[in-house]
Amino acid sequence: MSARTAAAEISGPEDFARTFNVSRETIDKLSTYEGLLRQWQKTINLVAPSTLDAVWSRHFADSAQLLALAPPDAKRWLDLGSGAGFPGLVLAIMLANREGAKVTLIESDTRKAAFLAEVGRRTGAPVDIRPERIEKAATQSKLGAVDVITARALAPLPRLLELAAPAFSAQTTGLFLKGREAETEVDAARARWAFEAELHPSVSDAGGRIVVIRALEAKTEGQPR
Ligand SMILES: C[S@@+](CC[C@H](N)C(=O)[O-])C[C@H]1O[C@@H](n2cnc3c(N)ncnc32)[C@H](O)[C@@H]1O
Repeated sequence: MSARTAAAEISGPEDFARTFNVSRETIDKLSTYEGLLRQWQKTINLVAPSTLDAVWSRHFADSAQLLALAPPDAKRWLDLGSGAGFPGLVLAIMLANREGAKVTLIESDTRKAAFLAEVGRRTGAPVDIRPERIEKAATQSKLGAVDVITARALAPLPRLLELAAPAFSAQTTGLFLKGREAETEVDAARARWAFEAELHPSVSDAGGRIVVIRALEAKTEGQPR
């Protein structure tokens, strides 16, 4: 089964392991993550309660599908507005055995950042958690070069590119989980930004799209829109 299989079939760890071809060790770490999510959700609103019955598809598979769209040797990852860790923390767990891999998670809500730190500690995921505003933390001077920038449910694409741009270099790929309006958002973003874009269907959200962005540059006055 390939990673492009409909995630509606991913109802638990066994389906996830088959779909994404991950080890028992990775499944055990994701199960630890699921347990902590359910425990902490009793006191903090980490995810929409209606999605708790479908954690493996709505959150884990939704996040995991990005790995296949990233450069195969990507090591330095940055996730913006991580919330309860989607997609960044799932990706970090999946990248645990990639030499030198590190996922920086930026989340300004300190309670959510504490949750991310606890999952990171319990799973040994290669994460660097920044409980800060993206505007302050996500720059090349603070983070160094970044291979991949990810985000889900943070902002419409024009605003998302504004937040991501200070960390983008010519080598960076953006992987953004978007809904049905993805194409409209891409068109709107072209007013201010020059970039290459690909849209891929989401495996976990019927009608959802993954927007892949490369070669991001701000347009200057007088450039065609
Ligand atoms: C709608 S939630 C999405 C969380 C997660 N990405 C997901 O899809 O489940 C957006 C998250 O981004 C965080 N956030 C929003 N604006 C931010 C900013 N400027 N800097 C850092 N975090 C921010 C919020 O605290 C929130 O946890």
